[in-house]
Amino acid sequence: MPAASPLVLALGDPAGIGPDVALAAFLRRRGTEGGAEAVPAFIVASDPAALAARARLLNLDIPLVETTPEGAVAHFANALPVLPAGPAFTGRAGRPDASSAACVVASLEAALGLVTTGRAAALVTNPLAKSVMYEAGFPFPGHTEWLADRAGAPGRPAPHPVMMIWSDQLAVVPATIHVPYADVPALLSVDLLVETGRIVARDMARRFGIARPRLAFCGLNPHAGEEGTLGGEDEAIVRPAVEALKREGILATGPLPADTMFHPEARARYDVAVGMYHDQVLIPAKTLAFHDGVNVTLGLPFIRTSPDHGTAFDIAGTGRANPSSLMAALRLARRLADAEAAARPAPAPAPALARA
Ligand SMILES: NC(=O)C1=CN([C@@H]2O[C@H](COP(=O)(O)OP(=O)(O)OC[C@H]3O[C@@H](n4cnc5c(N)ncnc54)[C@H](O)[C@@H]3O)[C@@H](O)[C@H]2O)C=CC1
Ligand SMILES: NCC(=O)COP(=O)(O)O
Repeated sequence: MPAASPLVLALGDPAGIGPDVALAAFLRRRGTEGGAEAVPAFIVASDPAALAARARLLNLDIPLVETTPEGAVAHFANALPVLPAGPAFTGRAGRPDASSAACVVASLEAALGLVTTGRAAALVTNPLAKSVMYEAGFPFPGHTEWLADRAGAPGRPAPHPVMMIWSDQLAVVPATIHVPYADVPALLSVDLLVETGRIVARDMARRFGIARPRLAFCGLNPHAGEEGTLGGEDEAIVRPAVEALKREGILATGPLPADTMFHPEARARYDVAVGMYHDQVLIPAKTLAFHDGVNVTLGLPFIRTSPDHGTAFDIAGTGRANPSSLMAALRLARRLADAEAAARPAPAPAPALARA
């Protein structure tokens, strides 16, 4: 892939803050006098009229250019590149509506097509509203599971996707993702935790350059089960999974009491905290770094990042949406894509022409 391939941004729910933060990130692409980093070149897969309408609503004078990914990098200095995708958005900013789902899916399909064919260096997705998608019949819990399903090769099982919320302060992985809390104990198994740990260890080494990442596994129960007296899952599931990972040479510890794992001294002892359920680890991650946190999907054959916030319908179209998390997602996607390109073996030299 040429170094100049842009990132592709799927717009997310066009009634949410996806358009706001995409426009704001573009405006900040050159960085600020305060020294904030510039934003790497990206192309937005979207109904162009939806973006133009949001720019008008926000009183932003931003030129948009309909182009291909091959033309995007050259345009990015002067105009926001847009890859036209999907039906016209007929809804309104801040009004969740099932009709947005078709726009979301069309944008995602177009963006995924670019990244799987190497025309974009990495995929960045703006948030969708899960309830809106479910109402429209979307059969996946979220992007993470949709992307894994679409990444499967014909006749082969889909890859196991692992959600990681990453920031400079803390990286966390929930072993179970978008499932009701009541279902969590039955979903936990040694196999699930071992598979999750292997993917995290492999992708932290391969993509993030941490050769031997330290994984800290949270217990499920208070005090990690207090020697089995406050619930049996920690000794029956988490501990054997940690021991199995250690036998494979992975630096795993746990089960650790989750309530004492996130203070600064505890965080210094690991690279990734693996939680048993979504809120156990997303609460500390978003509390520490809501505006700089990035959602990264591990386990996929391509790079996907996303801001860590949701659609924020309450502030869509008001100018109050902070683009920092999207900017962090774009910067991380670029960093991971560049690292992958640098690690790729150089093409073999062309054979010398035989002399006549
Ligand atoms: N990657 C994705 O597609 C994600 C989607 N969601 C979806 O988003 C919808 C809304 O979820 P909520 O739990 O309300 O979380 P949310 O992140 O959308 O909003 C929570 C609060 O934070 C504020 N906020 C969020 N992002 C902000 C930003 N960039 N700048 C300033 N303030 C911001 C909102 O105004 C709101 O008060 C749900 O339907 C959920 O499914 C949530 C998280 C990730
Ligand atoms: N809470 C994180 C979240 O909802 C992101 O989900 P996904 O759409 O990236 O799978």
